[in-house]
Amino acid sequence: DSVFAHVVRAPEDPILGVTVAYNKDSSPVKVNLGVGAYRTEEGKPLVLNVVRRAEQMLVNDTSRVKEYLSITGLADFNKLSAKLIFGADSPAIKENRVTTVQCLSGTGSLRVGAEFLARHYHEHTIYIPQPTWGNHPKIFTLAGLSVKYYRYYDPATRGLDFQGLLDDLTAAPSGAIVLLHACAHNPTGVDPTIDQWEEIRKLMRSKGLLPFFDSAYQGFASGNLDADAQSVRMFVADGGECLAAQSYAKNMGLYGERVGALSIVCKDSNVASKVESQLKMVIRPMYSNPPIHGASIVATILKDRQMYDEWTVELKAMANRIISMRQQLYDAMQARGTSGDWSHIIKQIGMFTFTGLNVEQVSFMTREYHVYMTSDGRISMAGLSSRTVPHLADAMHAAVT
Ligand SMILES: Cc1[nH+]cc(COP(=O)(O)O)c(/C=N/[C@@H](CC(=O)O)C(=O)O)c1O
Repeated sequence: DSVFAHVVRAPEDPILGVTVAYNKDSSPVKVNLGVGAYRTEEGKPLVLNVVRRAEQMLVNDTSRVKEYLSITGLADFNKLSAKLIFGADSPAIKENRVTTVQCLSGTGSLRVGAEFLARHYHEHTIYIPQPTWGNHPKIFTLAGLSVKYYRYYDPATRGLDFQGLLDDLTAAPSGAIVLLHACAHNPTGVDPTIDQWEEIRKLMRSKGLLPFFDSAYQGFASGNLDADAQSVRMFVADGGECLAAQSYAKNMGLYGERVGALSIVCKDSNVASKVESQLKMVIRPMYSNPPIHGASIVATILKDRQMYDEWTVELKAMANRIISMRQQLYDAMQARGTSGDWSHIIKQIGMFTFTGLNVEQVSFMTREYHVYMTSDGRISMAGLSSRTVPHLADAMHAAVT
């Protein structure tokens, strides 16, 4: 028999597996609120107009070839990505202290950064928020780091457990790595205020904790690209070092193109170039060099002022639709007089609402109402439309009544 006969069947992924279950359901009222992927009011995936235009320009440019990119990826994509997250006026960029490598979307950027740290950074402990994106602990563990948690979400207030966060980071060994969601924390939708970010920054710098930012929703939280990068820019402004993983999956709708970047901000340009040389040693045996198409779309848009502005308009429209879904769901819960305080639906930001529904209530909603969501009670607001809000509100009302 097969040499793989002993292989144990693995469970479906807690997030992507929800889509697998949704696709198998033949119910006409089913709704997928699992994976964080934007859907229009008609419930369809969205390709931004500016992306279509950029692709048309690429196709029409017959001088373009399909040669390998360098190990670090498309050079102008890397420069433009650094500018996008750190700001056009970033001192770190001006002083050439940033190295940026194109990676396979946010996940690939996190993994390459983690592999680099496991090989070249003295502290192998990484503190990640409790709760966090389900893939984080697996990425860091498989890269050879040891994962610990810092308190982040307070179920009682459905807000930030700020004191718990400070206490846990204070107790962390100096030099430990700390993963920070740049904005729109997944799954809670709860972010520190600017003042709280400043306190976190001071504490982390005083203990030499190494910030590793995960920026998967820049522009999605507030609709403003600069506002959503404030946390990252505060740290970079103090002259310290940090890592930042960027994804264009959500904010440019390039999910399947796998477009992202890892940046490492260093003390000086000589260190930055040595770091880049070692990042290449991580990437080459992993996937050799990144895909050309998605990065070309992003570079085409970011380097053209008019296309960049068009992108910000479409991005704001996506953010606004999600915010209107929050208001509609909140109003629907109020209209039903559903017991409990549902104001967190409109207070939380970004793509997700952390409802506070438990595993049993979630499976009830899936079984009886064909509502698909992750078992931690997270719902992707981007998967909702005015048409499906009443159905979801009915399901939530029934689940808690
Ligand atoms: C915080 C965070 N970081 C990184 C990623 C990875 O995105 P990438 O497609 O590799 O650029 C995601 C994706 N989150 C959604 C999709 C998924 O789970 O893959 C989600 O939470 O539904 C995140 O939510």
